[in-house]
Amino acid sequence: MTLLHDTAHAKINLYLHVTGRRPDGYHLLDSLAVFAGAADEVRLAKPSNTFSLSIEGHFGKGLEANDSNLVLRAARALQTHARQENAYHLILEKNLPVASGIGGGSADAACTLRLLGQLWNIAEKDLLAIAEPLGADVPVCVQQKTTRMEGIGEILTSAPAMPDGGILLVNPGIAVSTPDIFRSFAAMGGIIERPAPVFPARWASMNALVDMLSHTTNDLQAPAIHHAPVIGTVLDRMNAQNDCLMARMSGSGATCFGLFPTAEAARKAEMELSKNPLHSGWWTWAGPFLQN
Ligand SMILES: C[C@](O)(CO)[C@H](O)COP(=O)(O)OP(=O)(O)OC[C@H]1O[C@@H](n2ccc(N)nc2=O)[C@H](O)[C@@H]1O
Ligand SMILES: Nc1ncnc2c1ncn2[C@@H]1O[C@H](COP(=O)(O)OP(=O)(O)OP(=O)(O)O)[C@@H](O)[C@H]1O
Repeated sequence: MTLLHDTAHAKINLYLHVTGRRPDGYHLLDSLAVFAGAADEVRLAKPSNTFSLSIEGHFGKGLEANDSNLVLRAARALQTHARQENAYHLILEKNLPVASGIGGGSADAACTLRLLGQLWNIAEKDLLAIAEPLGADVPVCVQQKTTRMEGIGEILTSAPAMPDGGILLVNPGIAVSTPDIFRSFAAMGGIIERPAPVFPARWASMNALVDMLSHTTNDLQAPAIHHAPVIGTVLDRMNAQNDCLMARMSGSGATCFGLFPTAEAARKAEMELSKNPLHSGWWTWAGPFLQN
């Protein structure tokens, strides 16, 4: 039995500039976040006395269905806010790799907020306020649209929709800790002063988007490669694929993305890459962007 369900799409940081640091240690960011078709799913299964969770899916094995799970944390936070006595059994289908820079846990939490928000008639601005303390990536995942993220991730401005094209995601099968990467970022030189990227009203083509991105970086990429050199190998392999317009790491890693002129070209590159037996433990996904 499923009462309601929704998809929690992978968030990809096309660029990520660290622009400052708050007194509490959190870093200020400027990032263009987009969403891909790859997704987890959250299902509201049936009414229950208290919120409970079961986890299915390929990447569910390494994840505990206990109080630390962001799905339960989100559900309970919204239940308190909405002063609701009703609770549900939730099912998480975990298809996205865990601790991989594509916001999986954040997307699951945001998806849970959307589902319960729909049921309890909660406005999006309230969902965003509840999302913020759950994690820096949770607010952007509530809206699940192409967005410029600033502050520590809570200042959201809509960005032009993605042009037609394709994206390939590759994770080399290693989990990366976000706080560790931010710490290494500081140790490896820290903040670079530079002008903020300016977005056009729309990107005429994937090449126009790639041209803008060529003037940006993911500041966490070098620290992440320092922790896990295989990320450098993933980027090399991605760059070697036909039609790959650019390759870069997302978030704090280790997932990397490649941009392609079409979803078909991204799928072809995925097939090529997967032929190599050395890549057998790598997770891949290819297809279109999630459009606004
Ligand atoms: C790197 C990004 O994925 C970019 O979208 C996000 O900023 C990370 O978002 P997240 O995983 O939801 O992060 P949180 O769970 O809030 O924070 C994990 C840890 O990462 C560090 N952190 C996170 C976000 C941020 N803006 N500055 C930070 O310094 C902090 O040490 C924090 O304790
Ligand atoms: N539903 C969930 N899915 C994934 N991780 C979860 C979940 N709930 C709690 N966690 C914990 O959150 C941590 C971060 O996992 P997540 O997959 O969100 O990382 P990430 O992809 O690097 O996210 P981001 O890009 O937001 O930094 C993991 O160490 C995991 O134990």
